[in-house]
Amino acid sequence: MVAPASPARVVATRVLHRIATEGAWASPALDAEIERAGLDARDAALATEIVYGTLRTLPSIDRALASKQTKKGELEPLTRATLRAAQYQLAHLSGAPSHAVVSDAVSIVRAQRGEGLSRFANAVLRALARERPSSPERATRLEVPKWLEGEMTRGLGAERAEAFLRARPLPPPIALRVELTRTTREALATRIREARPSGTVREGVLSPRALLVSGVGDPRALPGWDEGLFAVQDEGSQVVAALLDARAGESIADACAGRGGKTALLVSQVGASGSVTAIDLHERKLEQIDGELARLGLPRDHARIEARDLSVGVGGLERAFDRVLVDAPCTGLGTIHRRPELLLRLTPADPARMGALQLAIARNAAKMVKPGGVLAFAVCSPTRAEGPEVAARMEREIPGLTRLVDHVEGVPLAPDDDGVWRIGPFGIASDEGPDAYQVVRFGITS
Ligand SMILES: C[S@@+](CC[C@H](N)C(=O)[O-])C[C@H]1O[C@@H](n2cnc3c(N)ncnc32)[C@H](O)[C@@H]1O
Repeated sequence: MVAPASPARVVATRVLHRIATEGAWASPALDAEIERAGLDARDAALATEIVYGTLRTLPSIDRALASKQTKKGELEPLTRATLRAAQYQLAHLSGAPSHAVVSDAVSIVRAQRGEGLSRFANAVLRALARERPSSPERATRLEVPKWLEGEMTRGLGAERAEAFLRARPLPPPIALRVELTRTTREALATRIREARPSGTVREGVLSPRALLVSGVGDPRALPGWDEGLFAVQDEGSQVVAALLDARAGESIADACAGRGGKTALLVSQVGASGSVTAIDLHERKLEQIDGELARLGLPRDHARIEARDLSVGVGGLERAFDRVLVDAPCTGLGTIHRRPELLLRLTPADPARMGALQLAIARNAAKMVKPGGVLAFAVCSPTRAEGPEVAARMEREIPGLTRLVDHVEGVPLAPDDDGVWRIGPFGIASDEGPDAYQVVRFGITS
């Protein structure tokens, strides 16, 4: 009688398989599979570690697997997911005994794909277990394919690229955006510390609205959530919205607003005398904005939504806004620590492909800005093809557009000499830090 595989390993393997074959996203797939299997907190943490750890170190895992495969060619997907998860544990998790890792992997493959593939998995993993380091260590760096390593260095320079790729803790802290019209950061921090004495609560250094919380459980169960005193938003994303520098009473367009991650902050900044129009290709996303504004107790009368394809045109909205934020669709490469599954999907052609779409959208968005107004172009990616190269073409090809290299009240950062604000874990002592973004601010003269 063979003992069943550990439920954490079964869940991790299933999630890695779904990511590779169904295009599933790691975070919701893990939540769903952990619940389906009824894992306790310890097993849930192990499954999460295996999934993210495997995705964050995939190039060396696949090299190791390839070195032990005598038959070349594509591996059967479930077998490949199982082998990847097992090799991650052998290479990086000191608490996992080799015999348990190997026998669990073999029994997962046998149960789901039969005897033949389980024998193959056994041979590969035994060979890898023999070469296992005596004290496996957690990875210190996110591993990315060669082309991407080149893109990162070209976009950020060697030092910042290294800072960006440095390993981050799992789970990462959750960033809260405090609604400063209703409370202070200090007051909310005190309430959360009192309610969750074993957690940690820190102030973000890049956004004056950010609190970074760890070990506090579901943020929606924290004090202040039901009262609408905060939202969940990455600290870098808070800085992006702040860089539009919206003022009380202004009319703003949040172009590419999605579910309104930045809309609420803009509504809060312009107040009841201003207005915000959230625009996106997908009405379904925009429909979520009103509920979030209501939860945060923000004025909703002057917040509108508008579904349209901004790469096609802005008919009827010409010169309608004091400021326009273009939070453009992009590769999302700045979020790869939180979403390492992107590394399985992106190709070397993607940054330039997304850059072309961004330029089409930005060209039209510029038409919506009143003379004397401001356009902020933002992407959550550090590549040149999506940031500075799009900005350079915007400046060359859109009449009346001038790059602003200025200071923005309340943002303790500065743009680089090329006018690009590069936001990320740069110059931050801790190993945490936000995702990576690029923002370019333009003034419109005509
Ligand atoms: C980076 S996301 C926006 C995130 C959002 N601003 C937030 O803070 O949560 C980019 C958005 O652009 C939208 N989008 C993509 N192509 C578009 C187009 N041609 N016209 C308008 N919106 C588009 C996508 O639906 C997506 O919501």
